Amino acid sequence: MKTENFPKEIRPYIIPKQKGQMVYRCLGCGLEYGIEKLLYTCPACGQVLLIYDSHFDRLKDIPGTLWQQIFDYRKMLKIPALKGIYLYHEFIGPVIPPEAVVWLGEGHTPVVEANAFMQEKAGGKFYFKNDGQNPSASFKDRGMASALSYIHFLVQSGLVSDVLAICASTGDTSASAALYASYLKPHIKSAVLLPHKKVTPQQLSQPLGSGASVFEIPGVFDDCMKVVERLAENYNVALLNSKNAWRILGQESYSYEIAQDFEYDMENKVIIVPIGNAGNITAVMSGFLKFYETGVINALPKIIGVQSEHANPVYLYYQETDAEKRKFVPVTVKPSVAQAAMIGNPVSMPRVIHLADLYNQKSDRQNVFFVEVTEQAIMDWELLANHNGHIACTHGGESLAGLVEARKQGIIDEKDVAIIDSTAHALKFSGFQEMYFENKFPAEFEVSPKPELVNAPTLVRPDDLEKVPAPGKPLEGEDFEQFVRRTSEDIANRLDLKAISD
Ligand SMILES: N[C@@H](CCOP(=O)(O)O)C(=O)O
Repeated sequence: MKTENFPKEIRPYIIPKQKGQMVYRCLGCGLEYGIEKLLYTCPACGQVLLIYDSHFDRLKDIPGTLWQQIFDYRKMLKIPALKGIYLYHEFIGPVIPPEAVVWLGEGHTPVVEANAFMQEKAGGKFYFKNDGQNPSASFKDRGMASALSYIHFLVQSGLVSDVLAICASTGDTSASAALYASYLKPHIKSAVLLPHKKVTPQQLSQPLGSGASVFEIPGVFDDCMKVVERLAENYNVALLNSKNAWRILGQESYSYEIAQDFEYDMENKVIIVPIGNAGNITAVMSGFLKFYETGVINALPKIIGVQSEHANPVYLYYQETDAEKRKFVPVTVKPSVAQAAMIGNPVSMPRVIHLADLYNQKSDRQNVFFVEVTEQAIMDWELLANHNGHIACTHGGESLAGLVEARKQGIIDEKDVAIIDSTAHALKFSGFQEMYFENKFPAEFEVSPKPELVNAPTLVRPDDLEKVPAPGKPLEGEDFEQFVRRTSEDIANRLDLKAISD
């Protein structure tokens, strides 16, 4: 829709203006720093940062109901910069001018209601938000769109040139970083560090295909992350992991979209997210808090973070009920089908602690919970979901297993409606499905297949057929006719089909 056709009261707001004053704020000592250059940790105390708009309160001058209309009308615009996460420009990056925004199709992923069978199995109404339907097939694109739009802005402003963007990854971040960086060639190049053989072949193919420099190193993600942090401290590179607070801002869009998808009614809603490096749950809490403070939503939804037993440092931290006695201890991870979350020392842990406290305070009750699930449950729930019309990845399976666990523990009420995060596309992790179907999981995964979920292709080649087609060698005439007839009879037999009688 053209701007002149919007209602009069919306027109002044429909195209966002470059406004606000964004600063990095240290979660440790509270010092603030300007955003003219990239910072990842506080130069004074070394703690992680978050980015705040010092003029955020100006957003409260607009009533929440008007914000709702602004966002809903904005969805009708055909301006690329506002088609993705920057639909919520004022809440994500108000200082970024629309001409710096990089939009590759990310955001506004579908929210799909589970069918009746799945809802009965999982004990109530729930939806998947399919973040695997982002351009690089994971939620990381939300954060990358924000981080790369900011770097693009610095390039356009002449503050930086020839950026080398770098990240450590379990597969999704690297795919996304390489994709967005390649769009901004030649100003930005990318290099990604992956734990050798701990990334699926599909994920490995993504940064390779985008032309990034790909380095595989021994160990697990946590080892790669340390190397990347060292590189960022000592060389002129742009770190693209969620330690970079611009990533968090972009990932807040997940919360904004859920609010909009449910017409801003967040009463009795539960958001379930898997936790790896903990940037995602940080962003989800932060996003809902901002919408709540400005009256865009009427309540703060319950948030449940899920971890596998094989990579559970956040869950273990919150097992101590006395907040004073809690002490974060990194864990040594074990092989996990939720491989993207196989992280023992999440960089955003201080942000989670800070925001979970704030979230509970603003909710006037405990409203952030953490559960852990088995590897077996992750696989079983992922496959059951996908047998019922979904495209959940193993992390989507982890979220669903978390929903069931949370219901069992009474964290979720009967009237609650859950929205669960399927962070990536199922196809990225099809190797785990194959291992399940072929019963080939090494013992340390602790997964054995349930016969009712196993599937395998059947080769149909009737014994009595003398000739069959082959690539480049088609059959013709009677041979072809016989091939089609016998093969279809064989399939009809196997499927127990009854012939149509006329
Ligand atoms: N799961 C991640 C690990 C890195 O997370 P990030 O959000 O800090 O970049 C991945 O896909 O690499």
